[in-house]
Amino acid sequence: MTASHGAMRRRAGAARTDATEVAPAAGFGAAAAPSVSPASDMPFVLVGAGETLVAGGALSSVAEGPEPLGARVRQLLAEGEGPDLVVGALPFGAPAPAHLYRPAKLSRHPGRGGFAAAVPSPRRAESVRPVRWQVTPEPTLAAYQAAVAAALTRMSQGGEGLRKIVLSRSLKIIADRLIDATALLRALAQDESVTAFCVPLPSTGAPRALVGATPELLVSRRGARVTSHPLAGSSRRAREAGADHAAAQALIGSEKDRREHREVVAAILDQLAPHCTDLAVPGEPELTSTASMWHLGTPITGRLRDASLSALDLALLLHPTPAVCGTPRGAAARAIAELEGYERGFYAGAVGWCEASGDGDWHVAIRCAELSGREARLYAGAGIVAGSDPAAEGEETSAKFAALLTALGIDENGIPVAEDRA
Ligand SMILES: C=C(O[C@H]1C=CC=C(C(=O)O)[C@@H]1O)C(=O)O
Repeated sequence: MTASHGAMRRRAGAARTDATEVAPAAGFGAAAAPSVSPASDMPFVLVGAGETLVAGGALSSVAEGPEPLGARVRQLLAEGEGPDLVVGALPFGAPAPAHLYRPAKLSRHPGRGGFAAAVPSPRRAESVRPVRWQVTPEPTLAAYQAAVAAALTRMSQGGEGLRKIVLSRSLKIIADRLIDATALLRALAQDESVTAFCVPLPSTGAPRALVGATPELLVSRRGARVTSHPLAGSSRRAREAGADHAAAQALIGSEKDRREHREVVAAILDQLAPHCTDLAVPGEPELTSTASMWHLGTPITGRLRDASLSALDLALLLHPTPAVCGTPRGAAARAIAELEGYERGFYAGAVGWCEASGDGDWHVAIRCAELSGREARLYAGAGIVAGSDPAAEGEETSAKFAALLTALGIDENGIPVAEDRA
């Protein structure tokens, strides 16, 4: 690689200067795995139903520039050496730049079974696990509920035609020891209904990584076949079977949740229709579940008219869907910026990969945390439509935090939870 490769630039902060110098990430195939894997040592990992993808090191990042992101990625993949794909994350929205790079090493393993081989257990993890945790809601639950009420007022006033606004809140977590990114990823990957992910993030300070377990597929492309599996409409699962069944039935029968869900399906169909033939979508949403949540989901399939549209092009077309933003998109994004009062960064963006062939997978970056040393920032959001109740939406975000908190071994107050609950 030379300076003449206009589309390439070294990954920010990467001390490595050439592909041959990129060592296997510590804790991932290295002979002596450390007891704790800080965010800095993590490769890009996706553990999904179809396969486990592990991409270590970074050869070159997609350059910033005036050309569309898809074109810059194509240029990067046409030049130089290395695996024929980019991996990384798309932010929720501007002004944050996308974080896409060509890894130095790639291994793919069928199903989730490859996870153990690709990502060995850190040794002595138990002995170094944090014991004290401080959890601070930012904003407070009360402030979040007030923001939901304000969103409802905006929608009822009919301004900008707003029909849906997805509002999130965050938890700031500080542990007394380094938070082990490998252990967190491993715990999250145990839920077979989600795609667990770890994306090392660029940083000018302490190393950072986005770690999560998303149930939502933004878009996947294999040849001409396109699939998407939007989710919207949620309910906390119950431990007792009868109550769990009742929660699911209440969700599928909820007019408010079906309306919230329809906004997402309609937006995705609108975006895909000009680019696809054979678009197929069930008339009714389906119940889908993770270990902790029920959701309404709709599988959508189609065939690409134009084979030059890559999985990344499709992700950029669809993102942000009303599952994380709202409708109309522009007005909802403005309302979110005003009512949430913080930058989402990569939360509610997308994580995934795209090959030079155009095939790839992009997952909605929800149920995730940004890790950095002893700190984590968790995010959870809920779709607000007419008829939403601020207290219920606050409880829904608590339910959505449960996946990450349980994997960390704590509750929303930072109290360690018993092993059988963790
Ligand atoms: C925005 C989130 O969830 C989205 C995905 C599924 C269901 C959702 C809901 O019911 O509100 C959200 O649209 C999140 O988990 O932070």
